[in-house]
Amino acid sequence: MRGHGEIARHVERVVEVVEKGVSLPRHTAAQDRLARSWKRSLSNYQVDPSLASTPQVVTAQELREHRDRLDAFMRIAREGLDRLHEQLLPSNYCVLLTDASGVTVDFRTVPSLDRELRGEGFRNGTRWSERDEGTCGVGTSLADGQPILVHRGEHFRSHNIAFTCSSAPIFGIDDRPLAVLDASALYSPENRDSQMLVFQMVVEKARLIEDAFAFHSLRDYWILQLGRTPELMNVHTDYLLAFDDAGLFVGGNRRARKELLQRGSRSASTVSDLFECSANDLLAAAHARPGQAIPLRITDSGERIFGLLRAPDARRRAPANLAGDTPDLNGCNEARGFGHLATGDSRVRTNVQRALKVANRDIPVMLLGETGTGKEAFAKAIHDCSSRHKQPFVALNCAAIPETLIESELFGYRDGAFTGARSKGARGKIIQSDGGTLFLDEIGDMPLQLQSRLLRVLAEGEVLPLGAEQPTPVQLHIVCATHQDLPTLVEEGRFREDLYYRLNGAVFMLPPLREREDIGTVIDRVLEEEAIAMGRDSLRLAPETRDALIRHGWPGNIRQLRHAMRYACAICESTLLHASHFPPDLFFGPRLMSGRPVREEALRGPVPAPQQTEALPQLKEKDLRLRELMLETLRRNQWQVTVSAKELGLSRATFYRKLTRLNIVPPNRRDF
Ligand SMILES: Nc1ncnc2c1ncn2[C@@H]1O[C@H](COP(=O)(O)OP(=O)(O)OP(=O)(O)O)[C@@H](O)[C@H]1O
Repeated sequence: MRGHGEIARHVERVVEVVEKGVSLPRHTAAQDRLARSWKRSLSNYQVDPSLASTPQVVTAQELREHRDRLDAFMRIAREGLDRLHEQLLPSNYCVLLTDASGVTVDFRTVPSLDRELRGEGFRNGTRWSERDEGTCGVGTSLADGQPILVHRGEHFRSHNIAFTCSSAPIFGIDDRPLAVLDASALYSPENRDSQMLVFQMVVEKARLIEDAFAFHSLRDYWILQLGRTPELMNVHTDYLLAFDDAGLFVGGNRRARKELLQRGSRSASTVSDLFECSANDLLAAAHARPGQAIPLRITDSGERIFGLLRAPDARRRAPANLAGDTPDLNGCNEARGFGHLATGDSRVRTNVQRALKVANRDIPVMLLGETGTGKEAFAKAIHDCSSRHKQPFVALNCAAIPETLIESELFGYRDGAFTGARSKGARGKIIQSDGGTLFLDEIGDMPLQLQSRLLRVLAEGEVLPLGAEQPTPVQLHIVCATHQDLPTLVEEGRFREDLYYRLNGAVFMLPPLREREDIGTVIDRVLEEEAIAMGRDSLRLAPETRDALIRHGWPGNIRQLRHAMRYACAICESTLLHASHFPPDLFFGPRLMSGRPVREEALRGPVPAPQQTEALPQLKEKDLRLRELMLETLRRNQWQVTVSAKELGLSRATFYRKLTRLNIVPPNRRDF
C-alpha cells in the first residue's frame, strides 16, 4: 500500500512545503490550511512524516474516562452516527466520533473490512490529534475549528497517506469544541473531488448533532427555532435561540450566535433587541397558536423570519419548587402556563408565587373571583405546574348543568343504572380525574345532598358510582372555584361547613380586571392573541379606544374582554380599532362597576343600541316586563344566577329556561 518510493516522495514534498515554503499545487484556501497544518505538525509537534507505524490507542480505562466525560453528548450523537454510517456503509466508509482531544470514543466499522480497518488504527481509543498524527481529518479540523477533507497524500504521516478522511468539528454552546465527526475510507479514487459529497454529508450530520445538543443544553430556557420557510420549520431549523424568562438571550446554536446575536459590531442581548417584538409578545403568540410558526421581523434588516417556540423543560424545573425554594415569578410558572396569566399585577404575582408553593402539596385549592377573572385558567396553570401535569385535568361547572345531572356527571354510574339510551354507564368526572386535577367551578352551586357525597369521597378516597356495589379508589386533587361568598352560604346553611373547610386549604382571590394594575397589558395581550388567531396581526388599538377599554368596568372580566376583542377584530376593516368596532352594548352595558368615566371620544361611532335589547325576539308585554325585572335583579346581584333566582322565587332550572327564552345573555357568556 505504501511503498518506499511513495513514502520518500511524500516526505520530500512535506519538507519542501514546510522548510522551503514551496506552495502546494492549486493555491486554494484549503491548500493553505493544509500547508499551515503540515508546518504545525513538523515544527510544533515534531511528528515524523516518514513514520509508518499505526496510530496510538489509549488504554481501556482511559477510553472509559474519555467516554464518561462526554456521556450526555454521546447519547445524542449516537443517532446521527448511525444514520451517517447507514448511508456510507455501501461505499465502505467507516464512521467515527472523537472527543475534543482527538480520542475515538465511538466507532462504526465496515464489517467486511473490519480487520483491515483495525489494523490501520480505525477503532475505538485511537488518538487522532494533530499532536499525535500530524495533519489528518480529525486533528486538523480540531486545530483550526473547521470541517476539512484530508485526502490521501494530504495526510502528514506516511502511514495515513492512502486514506481519505472527511471530518467536521462539533461545538458546544460555549463555543468550545466538543467532538469531531469523521467518515474515512481505506481506499479511494485519486481525484479529491470524488470525496466532496461524502464531505458534505459529514458536515451536515455534524451540524444536526450540534443543533440537537444545543437544544439539549438549552432545554431549561425558552427555545426559539427560526427558519425562513414556515412549512419546513418542523424538520429544518436555520437558527436556535434560547432566552430566559426576562427575555434575555442565554445562547443558541453556532449559526444563530454568529449571524443573529453578533451582527458585525452590533450585538443583541434581548428578544426585543433582535426582533420587532418582546419576549412576552412571543409567548402570547405561541400560546394563541400552539405549534404554529410565528412570523417575526428582524429589527435592523427588516428581514422576515418564522419562529417556533418551545417551553422550558418543565420536569427539570419542578424540583426547585418541591424543595420549597422561593418560587420565581419569571421561572417555572412561565414554563408551565402561569407566564401568560401574570402580566404585572402585584396581586396576581403574589397568587402565582403562592400557587407554585402549594402546587405539589396535598392541599386543596379554592379560587375566588368574579366571573371571567381567569379562575379556570389559573386552576389549569396550577395543574400544569404540578407533578400531576401528565395526568388529566377535568373540569365540571356545577352551575352550567341541571342539578339532576350533576350527580351522574360527577360520580358516574354503572351499566344499566338508568333505563333508556344512556344505560351504558359512565365513569364520572371524579374517576376521570384520578391522579390528576378535578376542577369544580361554581362549587357554591353544588346541591347540598351532593356536597355530602363529595365530602365522603374526599374523606374516604373512593367513589361509588350510581348503581355500583363496589367503590372505586381514587386519588383526588380538587381545585374549586366560585364567585359567591361561601362563608355567607355556610351561614345560611346552603353550603356544608365541613366541606368548606375541606376545600379551602389554599385560598386565592383573583382580582377583577378593572382592578388589575396591568389591565393595559392584558388588553394588549388579548388583542394580540385574537388578532393573530384571525391572521390579522397588524391590528392596533386607537389610543383613545385603548384608554376607554382600560377605564371600562368589565363586569364579565377577561372573558368579556376577549369576546369583545374578537368581535372588534372580526368587524374592523382597517388596521386601527376604534370604539365603533366593539360590540354596541359594550360601553353602555351593565353599570360600569368601577364607576370610572369613559372618555367621550372613545364612544364615537355609530349610536350603540342599549344593552340587551338588540335582536330581541317578538316578546309579549308581560314577558318584556319579566325580562326587565330579571335583568335588573341579575345586574344588582352581579349576575349571580342562584341568588337572583332565589330572590324572584324561581328555581334555578326555571330561571335558566327563562333566561334563554327571554334572550338574556350574561356578560360572561355573550358570544357572537
Ligand atoms: N391573564 C389572562 N390573560 C388573558 N386571557 C385570560 C387570562 N385569564 C383568563 N383568560 C381568558 O379569559 C377567559 C375566561 O377565563 P376563565 O374561564 O378561566 O375564567 P373563570 O373565572 O373561570 O370564569 P367563570 O367564573 O365564568 O367560570 C378565557 O378565555 C381565558 O383564556
